Amino acid sequence: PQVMFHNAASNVICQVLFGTRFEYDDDFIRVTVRCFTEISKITNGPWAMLYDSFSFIRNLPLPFNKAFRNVETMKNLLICLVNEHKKSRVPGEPRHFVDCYLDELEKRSDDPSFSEDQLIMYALDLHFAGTDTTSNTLLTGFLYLMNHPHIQERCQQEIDKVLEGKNRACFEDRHNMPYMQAVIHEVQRIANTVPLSVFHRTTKDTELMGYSLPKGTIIIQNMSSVLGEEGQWKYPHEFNPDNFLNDQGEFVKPEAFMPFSAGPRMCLGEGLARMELFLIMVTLLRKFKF
Ligand code: HEM
Repeated sequence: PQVMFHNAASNVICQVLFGTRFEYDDDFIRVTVRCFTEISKITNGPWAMLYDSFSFIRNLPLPFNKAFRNVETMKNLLICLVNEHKKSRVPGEPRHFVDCYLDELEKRSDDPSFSEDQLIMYALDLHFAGTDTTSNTLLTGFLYLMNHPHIQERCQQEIDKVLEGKNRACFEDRHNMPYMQAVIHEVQRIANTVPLSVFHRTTKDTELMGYSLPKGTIIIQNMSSVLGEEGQWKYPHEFNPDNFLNDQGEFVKPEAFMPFSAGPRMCLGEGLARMELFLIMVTLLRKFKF
């Protein structure tokens, strides 16, 4: 199901960026998903670490070059798509992210941080950030539910009760589904989809809990630690939705739940991702037993 989940997550972002979804055999989505999966594997693997650490190997024909080639392929696809959208665009009447950006670009012709090259990079960045993360979380979620059939059944009972007589689930339904909410959060805790978050760097000399961090220090957040920290979780080392339920069976979110990181640069797509996880998981569990 990896490709299926990637297709679904990718299409949601396409709707935001371009106001379009693509059939799953469309070249755009097939190439996109392939490129993103490969880029992700390379950037999270040892080759990226070597690339970052030893600048003298950067020009050698080593596997990390494939990631750069894939970025070029994606950029070319996006340039074609943006040019296509320009033909039907009505200035001042934006239909999606690309139109909004082009409107803004016209207003800020003297601002060098706005350009069509930036637009392509934003589209690429948002598309990439929103595809692999959500998809891999779903994949992990269903893997755990298949291995914990009693938890899967309890989700299905709650879904059937809350959605009785309704055609489809909506995001508001989550307020009546404490168990499902707990399961989705537990899936995110266990999946730990972005284990080292995104690297940061101090922009000035900084003092943190008695440690001094000079300007320019690379900061790597250890999400695996916080999401599995003993003392923060009732069951830190097992898949157990009780981590998010109180004695009354109500949903509670411990402070240590931060798969989207924290602070001003925390995940921009948190709201969208949470909506996707809920709607996709509930809809599939309502129809199928895994
Ligand atoms: C389960 C799904 C997701 C997880 C676990 C996740 C996690 C994260 C994490 C840990 C960061 C790093 C935050 C930091 O630098 O401190 C991040 C950044 C980001 N995410 Fe997500 N993300 C998810 C889905 C999405 C989606 C659907 C989008 C689509 C819009 C998205 C867009 C972004 C962007 C643009 C950033 C960079 C924000 C910035 O640097 O200001 N993410 N995400």
